[in-house]
Amino acid sequence: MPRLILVRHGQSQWNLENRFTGWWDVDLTAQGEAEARAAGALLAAKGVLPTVAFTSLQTRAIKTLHLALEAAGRLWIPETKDWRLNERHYGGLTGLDKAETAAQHGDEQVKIWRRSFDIPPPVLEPGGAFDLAADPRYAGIAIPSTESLKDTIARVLPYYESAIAPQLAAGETVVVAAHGNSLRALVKHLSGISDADITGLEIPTGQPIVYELDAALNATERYYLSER
Ligand SMILES: O=C(O)[C@H](O)COP(=O)(O)O
Repeated sequence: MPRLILVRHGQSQWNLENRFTGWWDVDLTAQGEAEARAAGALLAAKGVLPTVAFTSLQTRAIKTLHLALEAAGRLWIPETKDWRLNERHYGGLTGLDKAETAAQHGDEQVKIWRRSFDIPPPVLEPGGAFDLAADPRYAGIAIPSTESLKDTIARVLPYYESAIAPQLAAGETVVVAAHGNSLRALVKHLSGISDADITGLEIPTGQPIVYELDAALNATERYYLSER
């Protein structure tokens, strides 16, 4: 039966610095690299070996995938990168310190920006330090100016259905290395979690989550591989 492995990237430099990141392309820390290697070693140890891989256009997810696949002896499998698996765009909060923003706007407001289902953060004004319009990886893509989780789901799920689900239906063991909120979108869909309850689901860095799926790609089980 098909298996889907979800891995959030290892600790990034801005996870460490507690800054809103979104689409900004920060690298892994040494700890993040170690988490990615450990995720791959766990896949190998448990014999859960991916045959097809998907990731975002962001360095922290791509490197996590590569370090994990290397540790699992699977660097050779086919891999697809797509912007639809990017982190939720953090709009005008990009680059700000999460604690300083909470001190300025209040914990409640920051919680709404971070975890509400459909209220997006303020937009990123064009032309600033975090404007990605000139980034060649996004040529031809309508880069969002901000995204709620609902907006993120609206681009992750069609991509899952059109690109990832067919691989699963063909019997592949698929690994998706992505981000807290793009993975939250997939977990919400696969586990049938409500709009209200998804806000309470946190996805840790570098911990493979395995979905066992039936032939119709309905989830029969979801578990952290470290707990098996
Ligand atoms: O984009 C970010 O800052 C993080 O990757 C996820 O942030 P969050 O926990 O605030 O959703």
